[in-house]
Amino acid sequence: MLRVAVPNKGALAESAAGMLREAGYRQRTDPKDLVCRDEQNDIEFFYLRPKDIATYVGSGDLDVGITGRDLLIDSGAPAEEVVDLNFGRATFRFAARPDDVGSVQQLGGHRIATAYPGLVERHLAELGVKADVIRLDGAVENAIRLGVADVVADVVETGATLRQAGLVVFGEPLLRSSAVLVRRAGAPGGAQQEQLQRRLHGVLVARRYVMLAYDVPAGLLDRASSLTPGIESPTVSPLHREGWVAVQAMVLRDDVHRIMDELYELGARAILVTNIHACRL
Ligand SMILES: Nc1ncnc2c1ncn2[C@@H]1O[C@H](COP(=O)(O)OP(=O)(O)OP(=O)(O)O)[C@@H](O)[C@H]1O
Ligand SMILES: O=P(O)(O)OC[C@H]1O[C@H](OP(=O)(O)OP(=O)(O)O)[C@H](O)[C@@H]1O
Ligand SMILES: [Mg+2]
Repeated sequence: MLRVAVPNKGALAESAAGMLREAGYRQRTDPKDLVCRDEQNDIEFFYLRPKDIATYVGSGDLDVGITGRDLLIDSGAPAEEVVDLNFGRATFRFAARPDDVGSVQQLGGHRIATAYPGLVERHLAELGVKADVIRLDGAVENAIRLGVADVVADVVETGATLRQAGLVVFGEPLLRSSAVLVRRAGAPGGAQQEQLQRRLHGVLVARRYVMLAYDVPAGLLDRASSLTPGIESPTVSPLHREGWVAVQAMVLRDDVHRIMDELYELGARAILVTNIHACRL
């Protein structure tokens, strides 16, 4: 039975469970449950603090887990990223008062408050900067107001928390993070793990692509196909109406309206878009 770690609460929990559900797995219905067995798929989910997930996976006690890239790096656990799950996107940044530290070159000798000391210390070592890292559990933006630190290093999603605290980011992001599937570094995958990865890829593709169908005069097929090449090649079927064909192809959701406009201008008609619920490519 494959043993999978899933965030039990926080920024990643709901999306992680939603993605697993979309991939056809049973998920807990009570948010207090800490384990959920899916006998049919021979898989067991353990709900854990996202900060601890890389530790459980790195030690080999659990096979794979969903956590944040920033949390994985912060943990220092021997675990590696296998799939970018494309949710929980955030940057990890330094911030300070606008009239204080304004570049990473000025960080030396300052106090940096963070809930991700492993990540920050590793980054400072790479920069060759010596600073004092102060480990806090959360609400780190307050550390400056309270005189505990001069700089914070934290997750920034919308930037609203920093703005409210009167802080501004400086320097390049230490990291661009998103939710990732992790496994023990170098561990062989195995058939069950590959199946999980294939299913998650299926969800990612189903979210990113839509199915486009349209009718077009046969003489315009080559030009229409170049607008909708699909993954391998578009499906073309004869229409009862002579001289016309029906075409089907997957297109990127973000491009679909531009492509529909261009197809219409070319002469295609009955252009329909449908969602893809699941797929294996
Ligand atoms: N707005 C956000 N706030 C915090 N973490 C976020 C946000 N958006 C994405 N993330 C990602 O979620 C992960 C942190 O999740 P976690 O559950 O530990 O934080 P949290 O939601 O702040 O929970 P808690 O405050 O209870 O510790 C990190 O990988 C982080 O990059
Ligand atoms: O850029 P934003 O959209 O404002 O989001 C980022 C903020 O959200 C998180 O804090 P959270 O509310 O989880 O509190 P915490 O600091 O106690 O974890 C994170 O630690 C940042 O402070
Ligand atoms: Mg938090």
